[in-house]
Amino acid sequence: MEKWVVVVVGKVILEASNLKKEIDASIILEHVSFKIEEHASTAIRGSNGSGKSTLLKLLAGIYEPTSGKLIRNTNRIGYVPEHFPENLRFKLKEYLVSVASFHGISETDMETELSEYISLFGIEPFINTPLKKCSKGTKQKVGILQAILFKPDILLLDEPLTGLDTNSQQNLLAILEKLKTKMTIIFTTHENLLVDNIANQILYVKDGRVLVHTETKSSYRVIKVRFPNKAFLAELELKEIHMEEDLAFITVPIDKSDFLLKELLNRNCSVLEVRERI
Ligand SMILES: Nc1ncnc2c1ncn2[C@@H]1O[C@H](COP(=O)(O)OP(=O)(O)OP(=O)(O)O)[C@@H](O)[C@H]1O
Repeated sequence: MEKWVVVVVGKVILEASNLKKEIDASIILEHVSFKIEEHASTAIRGSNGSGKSTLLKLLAGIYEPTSGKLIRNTNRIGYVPEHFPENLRFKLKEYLVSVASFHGISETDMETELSEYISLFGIEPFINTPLKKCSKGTKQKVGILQAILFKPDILLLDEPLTGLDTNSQQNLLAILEKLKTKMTIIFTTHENLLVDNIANQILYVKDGRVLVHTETKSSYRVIKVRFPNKAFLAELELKEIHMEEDLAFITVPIDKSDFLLKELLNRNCSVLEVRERI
């Protein structure tokens, strides 16, 4: 009997082929190739100076590649820099209205939407505050807001959580979780919090190269455990378990894995490995 395997692949929204970027005759990035599918929220990770922000600026079109090809299957791209410009003389709402008008959106057209976003971002108390006097967290939210006002297909964020307190980080995280259903979000970060909650895949940048380009986040963990006797494994009513002599490989939903690990340890099992299921 013939067997068919149907592979559903999302629309590719960004494709980099052998990108190279030199600045002042130094090679910052080279041999960079990857594809990003629509709605695949992507974290760009790597140590300081590895080239993350440079890669983001290439994707944004702020930098041109020295060589290689970058295909953007949309021209609606919003970019949020790491630092909000310091010397803007506008008040908060005034600034957003002027950005909208720059994109050809009239104040009346965007009034409802802007009010909704202002409320979602929790920045009503500051709408008439000069931006210079706003906190870093508020400015960060304004930075994101100015980028999403014109409904981009791709939102690029450089270190969006840096410098924010825990509360503001949680607020921003909740906002990004909502936005990721509407657009493809690509961000550089050093924060696990953001990667764990938002990213579907990760680009690792090391020494100017993208090393591992995708890592699908799994909602299951595989626990490899050595057990002293089989009886209690039956008690735990595990659905996905594979045994090899005195070893068991147990697959559990991530939200149940901590509870299971505790149970296994209480029963004197040796936990040898815990990994995400690919
Ligand atoms: N405009 C520039 N002129 C000269 N060198 C630059 C420029 N922009 C970036 N670089 C160099 O390129 C390298 C990568 O910088 P980039 O800012 O992309 O790193 P990063 O991974 O974002 O770092 P961090 O985590 O510290 O923000 C660094 O060595 C940096 O000094």
